[in-house]
Amino acid sequence: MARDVSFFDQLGSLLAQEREAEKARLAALAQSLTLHEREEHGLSVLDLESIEEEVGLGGRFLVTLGRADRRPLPTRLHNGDLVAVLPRRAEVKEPARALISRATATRIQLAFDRSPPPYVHEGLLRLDVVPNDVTYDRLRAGLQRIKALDKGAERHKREVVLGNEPPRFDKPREFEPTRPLNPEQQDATARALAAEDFFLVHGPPGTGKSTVLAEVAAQAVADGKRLLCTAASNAAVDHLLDLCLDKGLRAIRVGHPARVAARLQEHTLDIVVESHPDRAVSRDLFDEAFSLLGYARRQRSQGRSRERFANARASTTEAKGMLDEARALERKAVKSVLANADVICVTLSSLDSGVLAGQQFDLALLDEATQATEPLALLGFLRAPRVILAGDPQQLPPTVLSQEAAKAGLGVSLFERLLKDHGDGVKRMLREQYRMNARIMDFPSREMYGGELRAHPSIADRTLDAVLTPGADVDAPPVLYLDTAGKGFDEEVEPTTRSLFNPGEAGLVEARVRALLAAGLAPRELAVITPYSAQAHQLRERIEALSPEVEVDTVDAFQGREKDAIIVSLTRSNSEGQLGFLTDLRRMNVALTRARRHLFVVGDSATLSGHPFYARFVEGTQTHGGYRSAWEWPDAQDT
Ligand SMILES: Nc1ncnc2c1ncn2[C@@H]1O[C@H](COP(=O)(O)OP(=O)(O)OP(=O)(O)O)[C@@H](O)[C@H]1O
Repeated sequence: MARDVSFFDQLGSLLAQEREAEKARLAALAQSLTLHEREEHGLSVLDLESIEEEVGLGGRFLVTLGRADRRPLPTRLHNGDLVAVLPRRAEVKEPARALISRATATRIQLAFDRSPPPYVHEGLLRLDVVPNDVTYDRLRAGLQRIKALDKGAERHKREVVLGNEPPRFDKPREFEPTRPLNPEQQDATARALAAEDFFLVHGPPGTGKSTVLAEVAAQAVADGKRLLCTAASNAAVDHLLDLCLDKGLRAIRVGHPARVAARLQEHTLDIVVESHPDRAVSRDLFDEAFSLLGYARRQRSQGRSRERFANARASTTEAKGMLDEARALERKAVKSVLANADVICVTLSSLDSGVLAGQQFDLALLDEATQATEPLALLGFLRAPRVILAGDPQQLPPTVLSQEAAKAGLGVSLFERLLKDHGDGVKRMLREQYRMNARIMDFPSREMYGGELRAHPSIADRTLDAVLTPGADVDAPPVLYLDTAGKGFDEEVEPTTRSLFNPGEAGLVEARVRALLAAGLAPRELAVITPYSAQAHQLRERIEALSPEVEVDTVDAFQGREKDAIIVSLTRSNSEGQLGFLTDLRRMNVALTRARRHLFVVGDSATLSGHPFYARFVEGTQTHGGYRSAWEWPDAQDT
């Protein structure tokens, strides 16, 4: 499909639509809520005061807030959130803005780019979460940059992205893998290494998409290439960092340490820079500068006198000079740490946050690419001539709030669009999976992957029995469907969120968790997932009491994860056969492909079976001895 550069403007207007949708959602919530309700919904925090002030990396002003009585704070604010900082009771015309740089149970640390206004140090404060325009601005700027690529190789890149010119490939060369790969993985790695523009690795669940990316990284670095590892989420970037470290590569994670998994924090730029000699000198300079600024403030506030003002002015000038010098040293330290790394790992949205300005790479790896919106993924294309995208278009797409923007194209990832524009020749699908018992794999394979998945013999027959207490008496074939039809377990609507829950089903799930744990299943090898956040909430309350180690989450949050046993609570049960977003089969595909040994699905076949996918699922369990009715299910008696 031929496109001209106005395509990037269209994407820009979809982004604007999405930003409006996000603002409207926050505004609607804010309007309908009192200040205290805002606090309950995590939109405000009240009654805070300044406890501590210091200077962080980049000379940012860090102010730690807490409550006078040290009461725990509502914990819903997150690092990286943008907040407006206001006096608790007075109005101000232009409230100061800051980013949350650390949030603990009792304290919130704010990072101000400029010296904060006096009211921040002086009385009770309130924080309001504000929609963060920074990411949108970066995405829009990225689109403009890619649109402007108009010469030679850069123009070619733009035309490839637009689908107007085919991507080029070098001749695949032989390489010695760092670990045994199956033939599809070997081929995917070779083609990724030979790609001169981009290549797509299609990795259905458990097929070794990460294994391929890790191999590409190791081979590319061995070839002297400088590598960018990126993805939309912090968790995915952490995963890439793990893979690189496993291969012995020198990798640095750029991003706020508080957003990085604890075990990986020592690899963050901020922490590594701390031990650089230039940073030690800059720290001393910052300390000195800030004590001088404090001295100047005291001089000014201790009454009017020419001498005091002169002192204050001189100290301020001296402090500013020191701050400049400190920042320059710090930049030098940062540059040297980055230059020493083979691989930089960073989220797509933080790529343009400053430290990496102007940095180019030889190759970029973009993981979970089918979960990134196209404008976000394009930021990766601006940093490297070659990009390898890994993902699975049969799993969940990017999250987009505006239905119209999603329909008009923002809901389609760059991975999917490139595949559509350039055809199957630009991708390799991995088919052998190393996660699921063959029975668990069969249904999603047939429904979503044209029946092409294979279970590696080492895992094809693994069952739950093997990890339970020997002799434990529990009914646990690889796939078990528990049908609640006719039990009257109707779904209900949670009024504030409009999300659904189903108490009857939750009771069955709780009983099942109890039975599996009693049979000796390790709690960390069991997870309960459901499409609906209200049901997840209900289930979490019940199951936390049994064992806090059993994870309970929405299907969306569990993408990319796996456990020996997974319980799926489908929740929907109504006389109209309404299935809502259960009809998005990509969500169901994720739900049905998380279990290694035992998949337990509970739902109402009377509601579900109007949809052919669910009808076939239920029928399949009947054919293979995995169907049970709640009428004869022993655990149902407990509920
Ligand atoms: N060729 C192989 N031989 C043996 N085991 C393999 C091979 N490739 C991958 N595995 C194993 O399969 C498991 C899944 O691999 P990996 O994590 O790379 O999959 P993935 O496709 O990234 O998974 P996800 O669906 O979570 O994205 C890992 O334990 C990995 O070690």
